Amino acid sequence: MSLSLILGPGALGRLLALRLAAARPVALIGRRPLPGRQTLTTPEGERRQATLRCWTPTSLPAATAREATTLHLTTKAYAAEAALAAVADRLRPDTPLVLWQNGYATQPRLTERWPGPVLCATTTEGAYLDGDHGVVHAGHGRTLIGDLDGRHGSLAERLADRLTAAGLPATPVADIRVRLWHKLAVNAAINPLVARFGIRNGQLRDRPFRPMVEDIVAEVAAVMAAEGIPPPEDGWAALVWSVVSATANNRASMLQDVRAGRPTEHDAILGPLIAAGRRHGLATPALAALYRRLESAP
Ligand SMILES: NC(=O)C1=CN([C@@H]2O[C@H](COP(=O)(O)OP(=O)(O)OC[C@H]3O[C@@H](n4cnc5c(N)ncnc54)[C@H](OP(=O)(O)O)[C@@H]3O)[C@@H](O)[C@H]2O)C=CC1
Ligand SMILES: CC(C)(CO)C(=O)C(=O)O
Repeated sequence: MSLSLILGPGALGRLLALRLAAARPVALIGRRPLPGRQTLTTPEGERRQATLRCWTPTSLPAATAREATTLHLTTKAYAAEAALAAVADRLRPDTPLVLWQNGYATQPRLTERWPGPVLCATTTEGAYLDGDHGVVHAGHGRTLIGDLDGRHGSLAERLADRLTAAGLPATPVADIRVRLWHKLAVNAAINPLVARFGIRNGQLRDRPFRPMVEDIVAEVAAVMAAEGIPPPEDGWAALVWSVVSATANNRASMLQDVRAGRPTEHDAILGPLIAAGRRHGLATPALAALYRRLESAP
């Protein structure tokens, strides 16, 4: 029987664990011990309980790690590589990884370094933690899954089928790099500004924020064109404003991180755009100013 390891038992990790556990063995690996009895609250308000095996990187038995047929890496982007390094010595080198981070930092680096298959997933599912004992699946979304090398299409198909059967509709895609950059563009235009000004997403439509979004979208569009990322059908501005409207009442994840005094994922979201701008000789002053501000945030 296959075993899925979930490394990073936060909101997304526990959502995956509790959904997948209905059909297959799943174990959670976190920095601190967690209660095995976990509750999933579904978007429809149903409460489902499951007992999961929970390990820390030091307590994870080598035999369990070797049994793993998939490792889902569900930490924040800035923690992903260190988290994997803490268990990598016990995994089989051909264990498939699924990377769930926002941005585009972990994905190219681990694709290059990890000897086994590396899949990347991007999702619009929404989840938040309910203390140490559970997770709330706040809203249904969709997941896209694929690999940057284009060599693991059938594995992406199998994983997408498994996620879909577990109640997390997923589609295998051949252009996950483009999909990740599209999500990154949206996150770059929304998250740093709402985090800086402490506003809900919808307030970006109003002054004084609207021109700030427009400046960022212009920089993002230039970088994407230079990087060869095809624009969305109706253009970058339309994509960003449609997400702003669809999530108008949201307090974006970066705003929540800033308010909770946690590190933000700015490096994984703004960093690749600024680096690509530099490579192509494009100035990105609005993106760089937001990056500097988040970098120096307490
Ligand atoms: N939540 C959501 O709805 C969505 C999240 N995402 C993306 O998914 C990723 C995860 O987000 P989310 O689940 O919300 O984040 P959380 O902060 O809720 O979860 C991250 C988890 O990783 C754990 N962790 C950190 N370092 C390590 C380590 N070295 N070893 C093991 N575990 C570790 C944290 O533990 P500790 O509690 O000890 O800090 C925490 O449990 C992010 O990139 C996010 O952008 C994307 C779409 C939706
Ligand atoms: C799309 C957006 C900005 C929705 O809030 C998001 O992905 C986030 O909060 O990180």
